[in-house]
Amino acid sequence: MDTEGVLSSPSQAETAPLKYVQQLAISGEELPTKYIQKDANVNGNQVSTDESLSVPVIDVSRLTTNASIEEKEEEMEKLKSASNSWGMFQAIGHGIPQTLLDDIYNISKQFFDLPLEEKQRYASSKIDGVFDLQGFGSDSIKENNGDRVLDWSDYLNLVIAPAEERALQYWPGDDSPLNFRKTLDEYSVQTRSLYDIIMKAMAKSLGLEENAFLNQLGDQQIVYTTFNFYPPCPRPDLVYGLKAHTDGGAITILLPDPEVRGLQVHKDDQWVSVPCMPGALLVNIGDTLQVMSNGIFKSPLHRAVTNTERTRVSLGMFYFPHHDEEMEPVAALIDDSNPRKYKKVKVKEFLAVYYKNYSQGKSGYDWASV
Ligand SMILES: O=C(O)CCC(=O)C(=O)O
Ligand SMILES: [Fe+2]
Repeated sequence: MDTEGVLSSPSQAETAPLKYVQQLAISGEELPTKYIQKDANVNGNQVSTDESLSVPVIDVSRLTTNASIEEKEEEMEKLKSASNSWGMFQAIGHGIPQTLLDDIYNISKQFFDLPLEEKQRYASSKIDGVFDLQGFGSDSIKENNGDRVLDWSDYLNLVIAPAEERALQYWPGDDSPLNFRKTLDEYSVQTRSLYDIIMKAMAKSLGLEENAFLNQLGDQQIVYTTFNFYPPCPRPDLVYGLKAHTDGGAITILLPDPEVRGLQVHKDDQWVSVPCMPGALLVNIGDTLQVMSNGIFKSPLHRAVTNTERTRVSLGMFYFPHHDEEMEPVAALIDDSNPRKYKKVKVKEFLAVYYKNYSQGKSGYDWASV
């Protein structure tokens, strides 16, 4: 791909002051080389054009006690198949009111619309431990980003649970954006219930006791949220919003932008674009659940691409076992014909490897294979 004319020279890029992506997008200045993918062709022919290849849709209302036995069994079978083949599905019938989805989406947008000086009050700074990613930030602002190709996005990362782990200095108050904390609290309570329903149904779909995964995840699970902000980008063909990665937790519940596409998932050696489905929540399996399910459920590579016209916002809720726990395949899934695929690992060690690999688009679970 011809990149002439859009690249600033390396010397310029090296001396340029660090900037949030939003600033770069607004200034209209030359695209710094640090954002350019070596394997360009981001939106090119690797992306499937097969319209029948579409992320499965699961109706969560059919998994709950109100549904008939037949409905439940049918939906659970779909859930198992989606989790095994795609590692991702659109959840409808989830019971979270549309008004709450609208509110949390709007406060996400409002946060990124605040003047930079205000957002910088929550700028991430280095904290020791596994939670060193809290606060408002951007790839380019991080220290020691080395040779890594940078993502075209700014973010706000917050630990939500356990409550004592919240670093409130990174939380915007309730005055700006209006009701920020109140809305995030309400949304995290409702998504937590949805998480429980899905984790139980997933265990049951494999013939396990419904708490088989939740018990192993422990009662001190970490809930972590990321607000992603992807401004328009001058060269979507060369720049990713978020480079290919797998998520690390059990599952991720993502509220994708209801109007602007951008998420792609890797399936059968191709990238498949995930359509906007207003009102649905996207559920993505992470490395932890791939390990716990002994590889039956897949943690798929996925990425966010950019576009020249419209800003895109998404919000992910990630559920991790506490870093003092250990993780391994659920014992009932292992027998002579289904040998153990992953060894037992300390979550703390797993996370250290996961974050190191994340930036390179590698998945974290490979190292834990038996
Ligand atoms: O913005 C998206 O659609 C994807 C976000 C994502 O994959 C993540 O935050 O881990
Ligand atoms: Fe992700």
